[in-house]
Amino acid sequence: MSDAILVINAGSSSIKFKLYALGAGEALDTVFSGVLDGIGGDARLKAKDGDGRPLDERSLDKGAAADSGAAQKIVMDWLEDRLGGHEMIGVGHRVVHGGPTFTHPVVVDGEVMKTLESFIPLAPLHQLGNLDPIRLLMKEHPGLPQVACFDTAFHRDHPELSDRFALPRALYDEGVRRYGFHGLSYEYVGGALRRLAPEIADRRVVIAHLGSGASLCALQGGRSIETTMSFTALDGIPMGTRSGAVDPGVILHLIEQKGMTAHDIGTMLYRESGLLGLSGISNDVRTLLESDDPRAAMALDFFSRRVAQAVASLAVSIGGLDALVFTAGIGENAPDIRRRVVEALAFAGLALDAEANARSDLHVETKGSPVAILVVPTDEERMIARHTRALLLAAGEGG
Ligand SMILES: Nc1ncnc2c1ncn2[C@@H]1O[C@H](COP(=O)(O)OP(=O)(O)O)[C@@H](O)[C@H]1O
Ligand SMILES: CC(=O)OP(=O)(O)O
Ligand SMILES: [Mg+2]
Repeated sequence: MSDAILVINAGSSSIKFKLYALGAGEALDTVFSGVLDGIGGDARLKAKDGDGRPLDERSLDKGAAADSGAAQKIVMDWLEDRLGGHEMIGVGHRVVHGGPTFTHPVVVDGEVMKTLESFIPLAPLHQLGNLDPIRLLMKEHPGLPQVACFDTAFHRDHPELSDRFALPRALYDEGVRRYGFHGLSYEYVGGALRRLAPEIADRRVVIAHLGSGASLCALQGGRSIETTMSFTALDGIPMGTRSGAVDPGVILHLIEQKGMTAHDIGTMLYRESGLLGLSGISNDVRTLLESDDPRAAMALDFFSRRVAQAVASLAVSIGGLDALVFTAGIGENAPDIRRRVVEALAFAGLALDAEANARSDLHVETKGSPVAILVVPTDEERMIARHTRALLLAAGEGG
């Protein structure tokens, strides 16, 4: 029986899962991976083995995955049938918000769980869904160690300049800070650069994580210096359905002049804004790229300009730029968005090789570009598995 780690990345509309067998040394071999998406709507479950061969693919009956609780049950039942033959050493979870408390992954117990629950209002789209599977597994497999890996942890040693808002000092002490997110992705991609492009890994790098949630991070020496998301995963650039930064005066206006409630405004900012709000068509970049509606083109131009502005602004925090790295669903798969972003940065000499960009090569810059431009696929699940193994093995050795 091989030792194995299960990783769960549970979000608002999908649950991703992956089983890794612990190989020799640092090796983590994927046994299978899967996703249940479309929770609350037309839900589908898809799974493949470690070589990418399909294991299962089905649409779920209408209403079978009506909410995340029902979806988790389906995933857990699917997993129970397939975990035999593996000695589970633990389960690693992505937990979006670790607040000011958690600067590293942690083994979850009742106390930790209580603290993590107190962060639910700070990540309404994510945290509840992240914690539910932990609670379920605690009940059904009480002896199985579970490790929470945080999106915020990678940013926790930010210098004060990157960690504060220009608000009264007391709020900072109460926890109103620029936490930052997508840290597991930045940590993975930063680590991958050491292998793929060691000459730039420690230099001045901006990583653009452009997925359904999107943010950018400035790194130096492989460490996070500043990032566009802050207290919540709403700040920074616009996303699929999230607004990104807006003038706080707009929020006051909506409350004072239009009588909107906090709940209504939250729904608007998290679920009805971003590419969906701008275009009135879709939150999905694929749909917008295919559309000939001028509102779709406008939404993509807006998005690309904000990404380029964020690159320029983050370059200030690290004193220049040696490499720009694209990652996540849009960053890895949408050459046309990369083109628009880089064209907006042409003033600084950045230039793409059109063919390399169309192929999504590792290096997509022209020979003369003073800044390297790369496409590096992210892997949050593998990062979680690495942390989980390191923490559980250290705990085992420590007694
Ligand atoms: N081939 C593609 N072309 C353009 N955009 C794509 C492509 N594939 C995925 N995307 C975009 O990536 C987004 C999802 O990114 P992803 O990193 O998978 O998000 P998450 O893991 O947070 O759900 C989709 O909403 C879609 O807009
Ligand atoms: C923090 C965040 O925005 O995550 P995601 O991109 O998975 O929505
Ligand atoms: Mg994501």
